[in-house]
This record gives sequence, structure tokens and C-alpha cells, in this order.
Amino acid sequence: MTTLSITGGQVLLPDGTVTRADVLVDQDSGEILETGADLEGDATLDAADSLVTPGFVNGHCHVAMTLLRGAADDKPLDAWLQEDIWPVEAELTPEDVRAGAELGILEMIKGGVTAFSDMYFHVPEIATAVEKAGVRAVLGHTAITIGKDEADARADMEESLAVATDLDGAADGRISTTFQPHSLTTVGEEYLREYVPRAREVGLPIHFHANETTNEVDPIVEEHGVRPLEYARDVGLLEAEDFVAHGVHVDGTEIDLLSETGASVIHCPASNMKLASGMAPVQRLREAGVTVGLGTDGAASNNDLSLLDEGRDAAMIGKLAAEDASAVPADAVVEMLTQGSADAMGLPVGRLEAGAPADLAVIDLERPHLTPAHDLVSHLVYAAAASDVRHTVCDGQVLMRDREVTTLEEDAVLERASEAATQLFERAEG
Ligand SMILES: CSC[C@H]1O[C@@H](n2cnc3c(O)ncnc32)[C@H](O)[C@@H]1O
Ligand SMILES: [Zn+2]
Repeated sequence: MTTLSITGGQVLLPDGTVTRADVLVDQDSGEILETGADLEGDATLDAADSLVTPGFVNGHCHVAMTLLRGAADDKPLDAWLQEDIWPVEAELTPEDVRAGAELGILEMIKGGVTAFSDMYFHVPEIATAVEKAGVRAVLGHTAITIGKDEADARADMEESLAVATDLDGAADGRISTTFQPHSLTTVGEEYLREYVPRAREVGLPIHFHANETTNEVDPIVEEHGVRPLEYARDVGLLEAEDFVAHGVHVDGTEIDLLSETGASVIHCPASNMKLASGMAPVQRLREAGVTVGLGTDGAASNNDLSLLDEGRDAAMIGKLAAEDASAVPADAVVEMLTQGSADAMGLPVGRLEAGAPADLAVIDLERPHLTPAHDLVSHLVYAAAASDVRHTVCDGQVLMRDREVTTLEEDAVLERASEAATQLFERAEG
């Protein structure tokens, strides 16, 4: 057995308390052996003057959209997608997706993110980037049927099933998968009724966008006479292992439905603010017992992949939405960006305890904006930034040491992504 000891730091425990301790990791199994005093390993990672936290878990992302970062801002969702994003995405090659995925994963490792859940296409390229970078991911091919003839629509749904079946367990088990209808308005009812049961037959969880904007809610209410999540339930969605991205415009009936079914919500506050989609009722969801995780959405609607930024945004917008400064407090946010997202995604991560996967981030506390250190949970949510992360460990392997990523060559990743983005936009502009 080869062991790694993360020494001299303060450790954020699963109950939200912080204690001075070392963390001993079995690098062969990738699991935490013990947290406690004076733990020696074969190798050491210095955590003096630092906070050791579970790796942050990005519950909803389109990682390759880093190539579209900053290319289309200041529009609402429908216009942004239809006028700017989808025409460019139509030109994306598998190589582009690989370059964008490596860039996004590099950014996430640098910000202490050790796992992410992704919705996109050319997914084998994303899987290759995940394997190389050493992170954990829940991947899938996202199917859209509107605007397609029956053959193309079916092909997309079939691909979503096939990709999820083929890639499950890849990268030594660090990749798991979901079936992914894009949303309740972009996939036709007949396809949901046919393919959701097929996903169930092979045991796939389902990840989809829902209730993001009122434009997505109103047509469903008009056509079906019920709220979108009631319709979702009727077509077989919202099992306990499913998770919904956004859940902004959910009413009391839908909150009860989420709570009864055990389906989770991934809250994406930065994207919801930037696209002016609305304010998710996070405090009400949590009070109803719904599992809530945090996601960045893609870098074109955020415009970064920092879960620490997302945490601060969640706290701020959660208070505004509830009109209550005590709503969505720091400890709730820390839970959402670790255990909440992990539970939603069906991953046994997000907790620093013996037997759990050794996925963690070490945050440098010797920073002006983190001084004095009255309350480290408060700092994590209200003051810390992605650039404060010193080390990142996933599955017991050191992915970043002293701010240097070990698994990806940073300069080369940046160069490939810039080049791919330039050529992509040249093609798209014709
Ligand atoms: C077909 S792959 C996934 C698809 O989703 C698009 N997308 C990015 N952000 C959002 C969002 O906030 N709501 C809905 N769809 C979104 C992305 O551009 C891809 O086309
Ligand atoms: Zn999304």
C-alpha cells in the first residue's frame, strides 16, 4: 500500500465542524484511511496554514463550452441559445470538444473541483480528457428532438442511451453516466414516453434541464394543464436517482413532488442571474428536504467554472429570493457544493471521513482577504476564491501541487483551446 498524508492543516469534517488534523490516504484504493493527529504517509502534502475541504462537486456543467466563453453575453436564455450558441455549436468538432473539455477541467482542478456532471455531445472526447486529467465525472450525451425529423430525433435519443451504457465505469470507475433529454420543451413527449422507460431498464439515472425560465414553464402548462415537474413525473422522470438542472420556477406542488420522489435539484445561481432566468427558491427546497447541489452551468453563461464563486452567489441570491438574510447560510452552501451535488449525482464523495474516496482540496488561508480567520466555513463561502486553492487530490492522486497541475500541461491546454476557439468562430462566421 502506498500512502499520502496531508499534514498540518485544519480539516472540514462531514458535520460542518473544523478541526486540526492530518488526513491519511491509501493511494492504491484511492480512499481515506483516517483523519487524526500525527499521521505519517509515504509521501506528504503540506497543509500548514490551510483548510482541507472535500473536493468541490460541480453538479451541472457543459465543460467544453469554455471555447464559447465571453462570445455571447447579456441576452436571455432563448435568444442566447438560438441566436448565438447553437449556430456556433453546430460547427464544433470532436477535437474542439476535447480542447474545450481539457481547458474546463484544468480550470476546475485549479479551483479545487474534483468531480463534475456534464451535458454535451462528442462525449468520448470529454471522457478521454477526464481520464487524462484524473478527475471524476458523470457524463452523458444530451438529446434534443425539436426541429429534427423522426430519424434524426431517434438517432439522438439512441445515442444518449448508447453513450451512457458504453462509458459507465470508464477511467477506472471515475466516470459514471446519465441519460440526458435536454429539457421538457426541447424533447418531444413521444420520445420521452418511449426512451425514459428504456433508460430505466438499463438502470440509468436521468439528468435534464427543467423550470429554468418562465418561457419553459408556460408552454407546458398551456399544453398539458399541469406544471412541468408534474408532466415530468407523468412521463416517467423524477425517480430518486434523477437530477434536474436549475429548478428556478418551481411552485409548492413541484417542491412537494421533488421531496416525495427524492429527485434532486442542481442550483446554478450565476447562470440564472446572468441570463436573468430568475431566483430559485433554494431555502424552500431545502426546508422541504429536497437535495440541492450547486453547478456552474457552462462557461458561456457564467463565465467561469469556480464552485467557490457559485457558493457565494447561492448564498447571496438565496437571501434575496427568500427576502431573509438568514436564508441559505454558509453551512448550507458548503453542504450544497460538497455533499449536495455528490448525493444528487450518486457519488460517494463530498465527505472527508475514513472509507470515503480521497477527493479533497487544500485552501491557502494566508491571504489578506482570508484574515482574520474567525470562521472558516464563512470564509469558504463569502471570501475565498478559486485562486486560493493550493493542492487538489482526486481518487488519492495529487492533481495539483502548490498550484501546479500535474496531469495536464497548462500552457499547451491554453494554446490548443485558444487555437480551437479561433478556428471555430471563423468557421461559424463563414
Ligand atoms: C446538446 S448539449 C447541451 C446543450 O445545452 C445548452 N445549454 C447551455 N446552457 C444551457 C442552459 O442554461 N439551459 C439550457 N440549455 C443550455 C448547450 O449550449 C448545449 O447546446
Ligand atoms: Zn445547462
